Amino acid sequence: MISLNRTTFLTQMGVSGACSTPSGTGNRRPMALKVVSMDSNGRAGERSGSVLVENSTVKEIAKPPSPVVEVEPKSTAGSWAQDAYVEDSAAAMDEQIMTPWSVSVASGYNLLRDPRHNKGLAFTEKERDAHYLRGLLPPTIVAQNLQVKKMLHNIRQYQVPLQKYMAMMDLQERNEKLFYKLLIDHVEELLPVVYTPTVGEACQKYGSIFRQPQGLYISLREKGRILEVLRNWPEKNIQVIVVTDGERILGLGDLGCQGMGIPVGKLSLYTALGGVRPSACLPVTIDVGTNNEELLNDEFYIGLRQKRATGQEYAELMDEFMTAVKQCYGEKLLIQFEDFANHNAFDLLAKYGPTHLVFNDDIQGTASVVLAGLISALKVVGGSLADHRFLFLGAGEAGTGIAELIALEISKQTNAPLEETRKKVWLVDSKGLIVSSRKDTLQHFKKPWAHEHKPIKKLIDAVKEIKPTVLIGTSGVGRTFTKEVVETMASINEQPIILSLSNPTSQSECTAEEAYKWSQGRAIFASGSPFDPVKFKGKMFVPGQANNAYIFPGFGLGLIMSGTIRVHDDMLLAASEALASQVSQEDFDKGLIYPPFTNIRKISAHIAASVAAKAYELGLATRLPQPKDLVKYAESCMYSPSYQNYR
Ligand SMILES: NC(=O)C1=CN([C@@H]2O[C@H](COP(=O)(O)OP(=O)(O)OC[C@H]3O[C@@H](n4cnc5c(N)ncnc54)[C@H](OP(=O)(O)O)[C@@H]3O)[C@@H](O)[C@H]2O)C=CC1
Ligand SMILES: CC(=O)C(=O)O
Ligand SMILES: [Mg+2]
Repeated sequence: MISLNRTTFLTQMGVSGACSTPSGTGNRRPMALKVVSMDSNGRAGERSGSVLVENSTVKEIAKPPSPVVEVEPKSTAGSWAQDAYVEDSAAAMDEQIMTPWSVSVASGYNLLRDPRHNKGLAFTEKERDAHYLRGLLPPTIVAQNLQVKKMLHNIRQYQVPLQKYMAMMDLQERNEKLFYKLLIDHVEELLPVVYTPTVGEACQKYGSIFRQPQGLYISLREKGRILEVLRNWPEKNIQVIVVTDGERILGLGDLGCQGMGIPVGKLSLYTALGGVRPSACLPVTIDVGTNNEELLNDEFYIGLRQKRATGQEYAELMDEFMTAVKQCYGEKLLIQFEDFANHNAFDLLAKYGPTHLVFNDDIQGTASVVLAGLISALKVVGGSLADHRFLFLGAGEAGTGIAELIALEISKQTNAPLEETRKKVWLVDSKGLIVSSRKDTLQHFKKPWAHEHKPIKKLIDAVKEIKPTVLIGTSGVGRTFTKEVVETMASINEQPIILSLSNPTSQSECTAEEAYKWSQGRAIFASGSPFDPVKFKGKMFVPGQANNAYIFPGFGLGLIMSGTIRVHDDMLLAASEALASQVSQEDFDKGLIYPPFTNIRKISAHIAASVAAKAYELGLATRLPQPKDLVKYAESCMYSPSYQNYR
């Protein structure tokens, strides 16, 4: 059995990075690296990755390498996903002892400073001896659950949400498993801390609170060198990238480089909610400048101090990035676009959809989550989707993305052409109702929604005219669903469906309290950012959270675990159905149209399974053979935040 220092091993192998490059490779050639680690019984587990080897002959370092845990069913193609998950998967946890690999075997002071392997006071006596920790820790040994209890207690002491956010980020940088255990075990309480609404404020103040880089910053200065920059990231087996250029951060506008909080937050949800390993997640911010004068004049601003690059300069940087990440991490890398302004978002999705595994969360993830909410709301109000009329305030990424998926679903259900089913959906933008007389001046993504109608300027007039059964806010502008708007909705419908999707809370089109009060408790309401339950006329109403966080973690897991190479609209529909199927009668009784986040990992496993099943059906999955039970397989793939024992 071998016990080797990984640094030495890599040096001997001549490995300088994980990316293959078209230029300057000399005698290098891409090859598969097997890093072998042993479990307590001396069995070897292996991880695969694509690395560069210069002038070297590859030696097998252990054979035969039998996997630590067998994940059923065994696959040949696409087995990298299985390998990558195996070490942290729940199934691997029982009684398994592993070596805490870092660049070298982490020990002593460095082990305590390594967030991936640090356990703080949870190190056992044996581990303290074996890993040179004696004296570096006080004598007490604390179980992980007690550590969770203590951290939660500490976080609850903070009154200011941003302080809670910073405490969570500190924990993530100190003890990754504890961070995820805490987040998973208390997801309802902590989601608003690491995600919307607090992440919005964190982005606004990111320069002031910046402590440690949590992702990759790729600015115009790195143009021509993006592949090199990617090599600086310590992890090599990346499976999902969330990337933003910071131009439309939630409903807060252009926050430039400080938008990094969004990819960081979204990826912590990939792990906590979807079970994707943290080391497989890479947050990226593309910095092409900002048009936010306040930030440009802020001495703590962390980005390039220039106006946004546009046109060819922007396109070339994005293209270099997209080419480099695929070259580095392969065809099955999932790239999630997040919070791009709509003048880039639609084009990027259209441009890279055919060549990359790309997904725009604001357009597609939001569409899928809202369709799920509507499917379950129909169980309360009755009728089919085709029986309803939909009116949106906001005709950007979220609005038109949702509109299109609703029209697609109606088209599938009724066999009516999409051009016809789109007529059930109306949108209002900052200039008023989108109608045919405006067609020549509309952005391309609005044109399909320019129906025949006289021009209408105000939302309230559009509500009175269109008489929608469903009103959806995707404007990014707070308090635009006025008392008159909600009352009119309630006068038209026995149970109006009102979704205020804009984030963060300050931008919500109306509050939960306003929706229930102004509709006399008849509205079916959900919002993008969470609201507390509301007591109205002696009855308790629990508002749901219509947020793409329900979809993207499970959706991404489904793509990754099946080795899917392209996203298809039918996968979004499958995800919506899967999410809607998880709403129980108990949830409906509380007025909810989404299941609680407490069960999110189970929900994500169902979404992942449905997405993967659709991918297999469409011939887009490469992990063969298809696992028999996809839900079980999804669960077995999920990262576990429980500590492992160290030899
Ligand atoms: N809950 C969730 O899961 C999600 C929520 N969102 C939220 O949705 C909001 C919008 O996001 P997104 O669609 O990407 O943004 P976009 O910028 O793409 O679209 C915003 C739309 O709102 C319109 N608008 C702006 N001001 C007004 C106004 N006063 N009256 C009427 N319409 C107005 C804009 O009009 P015009 O085109 O004329 O400029 C535009 O059509 C954000 O707050 C975001 O946080 C987004 C994704 C997911
Ligand atoms: C939730 C989300 O993706 C947004 O508000 O942009
Ligand atoms: Mg977003």
